[in-house]
Amino acid sequence: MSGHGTPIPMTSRRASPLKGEAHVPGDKSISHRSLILGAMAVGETKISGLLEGEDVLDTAKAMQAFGAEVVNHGGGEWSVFGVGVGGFAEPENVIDCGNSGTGVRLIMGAMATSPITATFTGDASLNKRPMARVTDPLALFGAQSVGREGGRLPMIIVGAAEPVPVRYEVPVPSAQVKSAVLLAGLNAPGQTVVIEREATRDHSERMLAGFGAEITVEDTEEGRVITLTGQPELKPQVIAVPRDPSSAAFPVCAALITPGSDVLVPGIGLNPTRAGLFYTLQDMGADLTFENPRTEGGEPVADLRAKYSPEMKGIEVPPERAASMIDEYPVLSVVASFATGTTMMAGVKELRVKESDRIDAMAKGLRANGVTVEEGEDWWSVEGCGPEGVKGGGTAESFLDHRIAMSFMVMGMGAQNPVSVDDGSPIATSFPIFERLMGDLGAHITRSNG
Ligand SMILES: O=C(O)C1=C[C@@H](OP(=O)(O)O)[C@@H](O)[C@H](O)C1
Ligand SMILES: C=C(OP(=O)(O)O)C(=O)O
Repeated sequence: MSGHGTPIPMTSRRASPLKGEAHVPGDKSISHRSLILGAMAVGETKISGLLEGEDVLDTAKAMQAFGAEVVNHGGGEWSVFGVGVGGFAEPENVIDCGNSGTGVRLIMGAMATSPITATFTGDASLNKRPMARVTDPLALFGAQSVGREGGRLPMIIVGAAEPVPVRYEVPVPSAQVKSAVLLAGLNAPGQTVVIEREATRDHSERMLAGFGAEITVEDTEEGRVITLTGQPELKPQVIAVPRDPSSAAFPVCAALITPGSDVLVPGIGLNPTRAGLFYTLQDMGADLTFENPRTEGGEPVADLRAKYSPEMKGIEVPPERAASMIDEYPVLSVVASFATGTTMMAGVKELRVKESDRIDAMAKGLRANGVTVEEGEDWWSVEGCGPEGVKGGGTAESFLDHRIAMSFMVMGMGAQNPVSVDDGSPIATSFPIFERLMGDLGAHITRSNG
């Protein structure tokens, strides 16, 4: 759980050329889902390459609180002994999901159609985030919820004793909402249908099929229509978690803005619902290539090679690409500062309800480091300073948001002057080896301010 400890100020100074291989940890979205679906299967699910970041560890603890046995064998190898769909026990204590929106929203969905009650809380960041987007559809199944004003945590969910299946069109582009409804649908008799207008990450659909659920996905005029048949017996799986494209974004972007760099980031999951950043960087003129493309565990995977790219140009990022790179806008805005011309990022209202208001947090930090940013409710733009033109020298607030902290550490690697963040502790939620991994490539990150 971040945000409960002492803040860790961090500073990143102009890096030596970044060279070598960056083995980033397992995918966060797939790690959460492996634990939750493992807990809902009957028998032992074996997971390798699990992300051992705080967000996922909180989900592992939660699954134990709901009655599954979760065993850490060491070295990223885990087992989950599941209790079956509908088999969750009532937790004896409050479920603390720390900093994790994915954790809390998916777990609420997974328990909402069982006759048990659970209380959820999180850190200061998570307790500000909107939960009605999940509790509204869960109410249609028959679950009840009471939370703080505005649908905020802490919150009690009383699961439906006699759940009914639902048909639900997701009103915001959110894989967490879609997944919460699908997980709730698992224990409702009959067919639950979820419709999404804009495609979001589809790990839940792929993994539900892998665990043996009856699930179909159709592209129609209404959007993507996902139909799940409730009350299956989920079969335990052997899961190799691919490496996280959202974590790969940091060494990749760092290499693009640091003179002389050439970095290989092997084995990155390139599910098309996740890979938008890499196509955007290529559109900007980045020297970024996909080597050795292959399929691993049902997901497309490749090795990413990123080299220093002083020729990058600002672009208009296609708004329809937003969902496939939603967590990558903070670090994209850093790269945009090193490009020539303006980068426009529109259709990104969801950035305002992440671990922080990411438009506001990045705009403040970029301005403190000499970059011009304009913003509106659902868009922002960054004025590029050119490859050698970013001043740096400022301190950014990270607002309990790992992606904000890591983005400014990347900025310091290419800027004229060091860049600091007030608190790098949230980095441990998703990328606990970030400092060591970047240091091994040639970055100079220190735990001090200025
Ligand atoms: O389903 C998931 O694993 C996630 C979905 C996205 O959130 P939203 O569903 O709020 O868009 C993303 O930002 C988050 O990091 C992980
Ligand atoms: C938005 C994120 O995570 P979550 O919603 O799970 O807190 C993220 O990791 O960038």
